[in-house]
Amino acid sequence: MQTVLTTLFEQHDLRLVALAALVCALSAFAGITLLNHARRTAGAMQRVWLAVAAFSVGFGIWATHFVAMLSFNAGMPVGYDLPLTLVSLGIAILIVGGGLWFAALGTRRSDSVLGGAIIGVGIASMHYTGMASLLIGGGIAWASPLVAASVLLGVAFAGASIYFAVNGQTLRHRIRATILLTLAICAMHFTAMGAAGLENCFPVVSAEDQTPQWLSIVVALVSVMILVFALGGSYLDLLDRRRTLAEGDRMRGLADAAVEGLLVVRDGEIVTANQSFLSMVDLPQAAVSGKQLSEFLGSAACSMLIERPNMAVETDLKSGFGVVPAEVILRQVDFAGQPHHAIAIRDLSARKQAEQHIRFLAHHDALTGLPNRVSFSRKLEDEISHARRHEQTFAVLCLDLDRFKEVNDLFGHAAGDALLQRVGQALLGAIEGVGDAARLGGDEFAVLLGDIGTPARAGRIAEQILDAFRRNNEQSGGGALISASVGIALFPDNADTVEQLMTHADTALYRAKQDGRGIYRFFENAMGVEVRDRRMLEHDLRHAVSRNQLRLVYQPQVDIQSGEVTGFEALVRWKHPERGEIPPSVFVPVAEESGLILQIGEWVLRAACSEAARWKSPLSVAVNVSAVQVHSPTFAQTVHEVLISTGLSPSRLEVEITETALIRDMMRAVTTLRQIRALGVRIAMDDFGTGYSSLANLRAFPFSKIKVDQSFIRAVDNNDQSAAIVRAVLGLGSGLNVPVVAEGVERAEELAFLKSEVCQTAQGYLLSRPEDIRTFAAVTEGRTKLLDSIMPLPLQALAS
Ligand SMILES: Nc1nc2c(ncn2[C@@H]2O[C@@H]3COP(=O)(O)O[C@H]4[C@@H](O)[C@H](n5cnc6c(=O)[nH]c(N)nc65)O[C@@H]4COP(=O)(O)O[C@H]3[C@H]2O)c(=O)[nH]1
Repeated sequence: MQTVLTTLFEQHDLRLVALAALVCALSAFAGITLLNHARRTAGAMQRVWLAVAAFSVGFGIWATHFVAMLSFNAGMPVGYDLPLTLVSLGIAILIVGGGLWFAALGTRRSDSVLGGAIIGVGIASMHYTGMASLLIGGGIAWASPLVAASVLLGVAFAGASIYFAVNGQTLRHRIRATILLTLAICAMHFTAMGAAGLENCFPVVSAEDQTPQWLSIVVALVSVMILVFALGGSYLDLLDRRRTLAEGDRMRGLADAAVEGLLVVRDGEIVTANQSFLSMVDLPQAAVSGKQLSEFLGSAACSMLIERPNMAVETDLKSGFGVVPAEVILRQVDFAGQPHHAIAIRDLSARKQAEQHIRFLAHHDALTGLPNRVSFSRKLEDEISHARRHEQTFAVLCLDLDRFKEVNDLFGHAAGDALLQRVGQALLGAIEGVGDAARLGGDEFAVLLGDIGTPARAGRIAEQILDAFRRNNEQSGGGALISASVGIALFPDNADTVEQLMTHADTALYRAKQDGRGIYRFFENAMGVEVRDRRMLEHDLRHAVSRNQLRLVYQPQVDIQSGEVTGFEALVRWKHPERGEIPPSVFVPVAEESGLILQIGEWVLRAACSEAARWKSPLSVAVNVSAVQVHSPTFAQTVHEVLISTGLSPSRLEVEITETALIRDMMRAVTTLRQIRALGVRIAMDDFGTGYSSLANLRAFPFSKIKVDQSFIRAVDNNDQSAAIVRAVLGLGSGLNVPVVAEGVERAEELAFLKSEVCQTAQGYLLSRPEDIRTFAAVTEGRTKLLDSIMPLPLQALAS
């Protein structure tokens, strides 16, 4: 060290040393800047910029060496061997170029150090080749330790310099790298000069030739060239920075616009994050940058991401809000010229919630939240295996709300939905701890009662459920109509499969409904037969029209005061080939449920009209029309077409509808009725008084006739309540100027009462049963108007 300092301060012109250092620093700065620029380019351009950087540093080392040599006082005149001097320049450029190339293209951090070390070797090689070009006599005595130290210093400082140059982008990094490269060149040079012993040397050139003119000129030119390189490098750097800034802004804008969270990570450490990620974790950028990725995603997920780049990994993201389910994907990217990991994070909360909801909906009923039919069947399957293993008895209850359809029609779907929800709650409350409930669809519910022990227990629980509904009705002020029928099937007594248990419970439910509603029934084998019967009936009914099994009978309607027949009501009859006569009260509901009523109803209408059209006497004919027909959009058209094709005057046709036809969809029904009325057809309200809102219905549509239901006529002469109702209806009829017909008159006393109350028309077994129209030929052919000419008995009653 002493020797080096002594050589430096005593044998050198320090002003020229400073100049050498300046030239050196400029070339180092230019080289580092150009190296960085080359790293941001690729292909041929990268090679061009690396060559320019190699020239800059190579010339810089060379010029520094020779300016420093000019400042050196060797104590004798020295000259330079031109070819060897040029070789030293070539060596500097080539080896430095190699080092820069290695550092620029290397992917590991150590590559930059190694590249720098190669440059250090280049500096030393240039120096010792340059020293070999000295024209002096004798041999330079080299102090080996100092020679080694000079090489080591060059290699170490250059290695450190290139490490900082490559692994940092800030100006500070570049200045640090420039200083270190300058130090590498200067320290190497002056240590090597300290190692050179010139004691045994003697001059071989004259004093006039010792400072060659050409060397000064070349050094000056090289310095200018380096200055140009440095300025050019700085300019390029400025351009790079502007572009990087603009690109950075653009990228940040893009990244912030992304819905997904985006992170740039290096060696497991977060470099930057976009706005979406910051919102996800509820942290500011400053609190995220510099943090380990594993703090947010956990170590296991981080390792998995590294192992499986480009593949989505589902994990939990720890955030300020707690744990967020997330899908994460990692990609290798080049960020600011460095290999980094880009990590995209998608918040799966909404998707998970939706999936959960879908899973819930797949197994539950959306309205009541109860399990649906699918999950009930599954539960039933499990229960069957369980009960088999443990030899237990369990029960399946099927529930159906009574008159739910009417509630829905009368009060609207929202009220229907609210009712179903209340039923669900009441049901859950009633079976809490003893069973599982489900909604099978519509107004059908089911309950599974596991291990009931004895069937009687299932009956008690069914009673509890019905009780709960009754209580619920009382609490809601009687406005609601929750009453249900319950059917019960038992495992293993009644069935041992899911399908059979459900079918049997449903059959028992059907029986409960038939037996009066609001009650429960256990399945009995005979019930199964009934259901099969009903299905057979429906099947046979399909062919009834085409096989001519239907016919019409006619029941006369008689003017009570005059005894004259005013018209006939047509009533359908079905003669089953095996079962014989089947009453309409049995097959009409089956036809309505299956939709067959449309076909049957049209047949009835056509048959009645063509029959009436043949009568000489212009009597009216009344035809019953079902609610299903009234709601058919083509019904009015059918009536029109039948009237035209049969030639019956519309004024002779009377259509009888019950209140249920109005309830389901009042608007549509009224529209159809208006169209029919517009044809000139009369419309009668049948079974008046049996519905929920007979009066309201009267207001909704101007009926041509009111038919008081036979339940009020029954014993009207000795039942005060019936008498009051019939009087009221008659009063209503006369007030509205609408004629009233009394149906089901069976006894002479009933007829006498009606006559005394001035009821216009009567119909009933007392006057005549529904018969084949030929029975009434004398009337229809106009030979008589009076029924007593054919049936003498009733007229006695009229006369009384
Ligand atoms: N106990 C008793 N009953 C009497 C008396 N007088 C008449 N009846 C019966 O009462 C029913 C009157 O018809 P509805 O009220 O329209 O009630 C009808 C009607 O709703 C329906 N129906 C009958 N024919 C048709 C049809 O062609 N189309 C449609 N849609 N329904 C029909 O079937 C129901 C029953 O019809 P039917 O069995 O023919 O029963 C008929 C008739 O035979 C009486 O003095 N005492």
